[in-house]
Amino acid sequence: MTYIIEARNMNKKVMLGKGHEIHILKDVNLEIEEGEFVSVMGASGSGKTTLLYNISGMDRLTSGSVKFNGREIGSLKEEELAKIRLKSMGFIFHDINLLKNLSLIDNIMFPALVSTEANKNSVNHKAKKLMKMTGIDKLANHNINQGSGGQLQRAGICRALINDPDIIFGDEPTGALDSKSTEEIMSILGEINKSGTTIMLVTHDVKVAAKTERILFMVDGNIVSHKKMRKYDAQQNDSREREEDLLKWLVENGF
Ligand SMILES: Nc1ncnc2c1ncn2[C@@H]1O[C@H](COP(=O)(O)OP(=O)(O)OP(=O)(O)O)[C@@H](O)[C@H]1O
Repeated sequence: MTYIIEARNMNKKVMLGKGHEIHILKDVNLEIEEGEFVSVMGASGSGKTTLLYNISGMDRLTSGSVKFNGREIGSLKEEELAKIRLKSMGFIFHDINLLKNLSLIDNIMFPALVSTEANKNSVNHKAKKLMKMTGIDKLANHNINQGSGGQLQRAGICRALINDPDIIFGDEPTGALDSKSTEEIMSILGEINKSGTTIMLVTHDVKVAAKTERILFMVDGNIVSHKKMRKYDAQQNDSREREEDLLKWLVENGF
């Protein structure tokens, strides 16, 4: 078994004013296998986003260890870490964060063009391919205020994929979308995962988590439980059963 993420005794504390410290992650251990599709659930304030930020090197732990592809990220200089985040990790957020003065395709190409000696033509070709795969190829030269939330999130996914990351991290990637767009985005993420990319999402949405294959449940800075499910396959038509099964498990866990 090969782990893309191996995290041990993760602790995150922050100081809030004089002498008032909050302990957000409490000795959290987590492994994620290469190719897994994992989601993180838990009540608001349980530490889901903090977990994602610390695993992806967007934030630094107070103590503990996170290995990404076998490399300890806590000991890396900021510059090296930024390079890993840019080349080997993709990020999708609920507020998408596209740049206003660039067209959709330029937004998608941006992480590839800043990363290296990349050839602009081949990046452009790849961006078009990704836009086709996510069904937004006709919007390439559109401004970002000309796209719907679902279309912009597809562009966000293309941008996350432009450097062929090993893992995609999503913080409520469907949080601002209606249920139809949520279904479509999850189906795209499912296909990306099937092609080998590991995915880790933070979500409050049972319909989203039910399409992943392992759900982590957080309470007060700890992962208290994991639920394994079969990899989702839209052909099986069993979304309803998966959601009910997950909901039952969440209720048993006090959600
Ligand atoms: N930089 C910070 N300074 C102070 N408190 C913080 C900081 N980051 C997180 N917290 C607190 O830590 C706790 C966990 O936050 P986090 O955002 O990780 O939770 P969450 O489970 O993702 O919540 P939500 O579902 O509401 O997004 C919360 O009580 C939050 O207020």
